[in-house]
Amino acid sequence: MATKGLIIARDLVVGYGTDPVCAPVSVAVTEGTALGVVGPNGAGKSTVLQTMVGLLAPISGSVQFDGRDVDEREAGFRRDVATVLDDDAFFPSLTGQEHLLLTARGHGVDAAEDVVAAEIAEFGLQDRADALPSALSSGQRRRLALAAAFVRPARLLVLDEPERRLDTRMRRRLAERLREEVADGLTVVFASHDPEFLATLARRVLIVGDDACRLTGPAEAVAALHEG
Ligand SMILES: Nc1ncnc2c1ncn2[C@@H]1O[C@H](COP(=O)(O)OP(=O)(O)OP(=O)(O)O)[C@@H](O)[C@H]1O
Repeated sequence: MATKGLIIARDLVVGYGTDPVCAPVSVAVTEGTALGVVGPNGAGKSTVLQTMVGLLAPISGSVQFDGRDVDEREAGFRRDVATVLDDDAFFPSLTGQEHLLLTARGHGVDAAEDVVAAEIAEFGLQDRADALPSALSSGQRRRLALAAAFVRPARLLVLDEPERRLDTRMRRRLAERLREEVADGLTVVFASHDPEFLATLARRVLIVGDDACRLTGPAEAVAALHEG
């Protein structure tokens, strides 16, 4: 059983109502490491991530962040944990740039304008920074959602299929960027269907299944993804 880590799930049963969507999860994610989460469509990856960040209540078991039960309404938890689970979670009347500035300033970032400008460039949004989210392509919205996670400080970043709708170049860049952030101490938990993303970033991988959720190394998980 997992005992040490920034975020720890213990015998965590996740699902909707009283119906579990997968086998129980026990995992501890050490600070400054990345955990990949894999499994076929509908296996329960998103449900596990949402439960780990307190958006869904566990059916049973527990999740602790930094030694305390997860409560996403707590200011400290919201300050320390950034998520990119759903890229439609934008203020509809704010431009991309305004959304990023609000996020950065809300988190007390110094020189917010410079930080936002750097992430707009990093995510290739210079030409569309003044557009409303509804006027962006789905890939641009995805980039904006990811940029929002980087304009603010965080100890834990939770990403649901970060590679989704990104072109190959941006996908590789993002995986490398995340790897650098992890080397600098960030903890990352991410679900993915992309073997390259997984191999670049994950030190350990949780394979989500009906009969068991088990931990493995990235090589075995990548082989499993290639087998489909
Ligand atoms: N709001 C909900 N209410 C009831 N069941 C749901 C709800 N959301 C998802 N499910 C079901 O829970 C199961 C797990 O879904 P989940 O989205 O966690 O899978 P996933 O592993 O992330 O899949 P994918 O790879 O397709 O994104 C699926 O059978 C799905 O249909």
